[in-house]
Amino acid sequence: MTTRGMDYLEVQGLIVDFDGFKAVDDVDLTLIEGELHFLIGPNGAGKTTLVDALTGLVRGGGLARYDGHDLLAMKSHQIVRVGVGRTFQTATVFEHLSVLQNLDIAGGVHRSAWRLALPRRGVTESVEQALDTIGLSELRHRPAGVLAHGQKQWLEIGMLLVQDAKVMLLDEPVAGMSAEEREETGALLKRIGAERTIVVIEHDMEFVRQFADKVTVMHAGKVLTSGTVVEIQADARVQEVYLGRTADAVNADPVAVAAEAAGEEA
Ligand SMILES: Nc1ncnc2c1ncn2[C@@H]1O[C@H](COP(=O)(O)OP(=O)(O)OP(=O)(O)O)[C@@H](O)[C@H]1O
Repeated sequence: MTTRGMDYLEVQGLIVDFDGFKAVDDVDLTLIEGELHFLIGPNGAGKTTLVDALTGLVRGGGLARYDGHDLLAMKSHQIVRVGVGRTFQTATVFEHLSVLQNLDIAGGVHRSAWRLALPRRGVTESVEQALDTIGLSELRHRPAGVLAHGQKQWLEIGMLLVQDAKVMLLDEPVAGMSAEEREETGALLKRIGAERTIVVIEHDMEFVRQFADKVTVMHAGKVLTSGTVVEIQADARVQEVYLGRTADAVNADPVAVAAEAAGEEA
């Protein structure tokens, strides 16, 4: 296990400006190791754009520092190499390659060009460990394309594990999953999150309630509020942004209202 000296990702005054439209507008965030941090907010709040900025997919202004690196000044592949990885709303595994091959390719980010060219013998320890952690050991030789939806998401998380990502930014990992797959994913994130910084963008409020240590609510590019699920539930502004109700209109549970807004059973 490597120690990188710093166990949090600090974001200060982050701005993403699309031709004058600020999709992310002066966001401050401190993301701490060992804390399962959820990012929620209505559609268009800027959640994915924030993650895009932290992973070099869009240009951001301000500061995003991890382990002494200024992520905003780096290219995507450099960001992966310092230990910051992400998943996308749609799984991006290589469908025609096996589970094992997908993991092996992901592990390649830390191999030099000449070592990449050498024939690979056996399965590395990190790949074996990742297979075990994501529960796909038995399916290692299957093409990723035939995996169930949930298993593809787990494979993506496994790819981040073999990349040795210490910061994982996951964009709606349980979308489309069965109740059982959600449970397993939550347990997986708790397991691997103890020694990592994990941020989950999520609309599934039941999942948030069950697994979040900390929740940040975004609205119109800004952080509306941050806290535990209980604290978020006590904040009437959250309810306001989800349904446009006034803060003191009803003494309702904002997280339940958010679930309702997302079309779920609260
Ligand atoms: N490349 C782009 N150019 C211009 N506007 C963009 C671009 N990407 C995103 N946006 C806009 O930025 C805003 C934030 O989008 P973003 O996808 O980050 O929201 P989100 O909170 O992730 O929403 P959702 O929950 O629907 O995924 C939206 O208004 C979106 O239309």
